[in-house]
Amino acid sequence: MRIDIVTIFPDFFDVLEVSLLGKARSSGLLDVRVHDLRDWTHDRHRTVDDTPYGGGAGMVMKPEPWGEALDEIARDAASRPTIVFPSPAGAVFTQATAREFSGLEHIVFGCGRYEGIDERVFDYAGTLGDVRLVSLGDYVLNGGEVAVMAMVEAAGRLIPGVVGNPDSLVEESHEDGLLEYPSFTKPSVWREREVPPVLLSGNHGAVAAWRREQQIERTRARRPDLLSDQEGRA
Ligand SMILES: Nc1ccc2ncsc2c1
Repeated sequence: MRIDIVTIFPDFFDVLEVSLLGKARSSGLLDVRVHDLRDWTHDRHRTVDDTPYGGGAGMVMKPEPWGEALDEIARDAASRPTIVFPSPAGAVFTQATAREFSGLEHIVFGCGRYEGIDERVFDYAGTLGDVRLVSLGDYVLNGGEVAVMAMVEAAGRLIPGVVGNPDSLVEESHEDGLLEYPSFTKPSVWREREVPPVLLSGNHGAVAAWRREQQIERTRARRPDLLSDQEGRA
């Protein structure tokens, strides 16, 4: 998978050089290219924003640098990319979205700042790729960079070969529509707290049943909305 990230804070993504995603990049599983939007400005101050038409507080990102950046990236692409803009006004990113993204050939992430990007950029981007406005949840950040980092990690770790043991991806929260069961390791007693005896029983059937019940109990308590989704599928 190729990932292009367009941002006015390219250094923000230096962290993608380390840990699992760093290894995936050096092994060629992941090709991540970070671009400074200001490289597509032509004035002395490398201006990327201006005041909003219609008035209002804050600044809006100018369309021209975005148009030139997306043109250059799309021109260099081997296939029609998916172009993702994090936005509080977007569709919610879920584990299903992460799995969908992990199967794509090429994703271009556009990180907005200020009050957002001139709306015409999303329309123009549609001539170059499949555009998706995506939200991490019902809260607002100062820009798209944190959201892109989360999405790159969530999707990148699902690419075959990135995580050492693919079995560890199966029993995770949200993979089966429920929250994951609790995990324990040695010692069997820690500060007077015991590991649930069923986990020490060696009875794999009983362990599986207990874990499933824990998933349902936790989901009912913390995310009843997920349970109704499950019932809706029943
Ligand atoms: N451009 C921008 C600004 C705020 C924000 N919050 C969540 S995603 C996002 C994207």
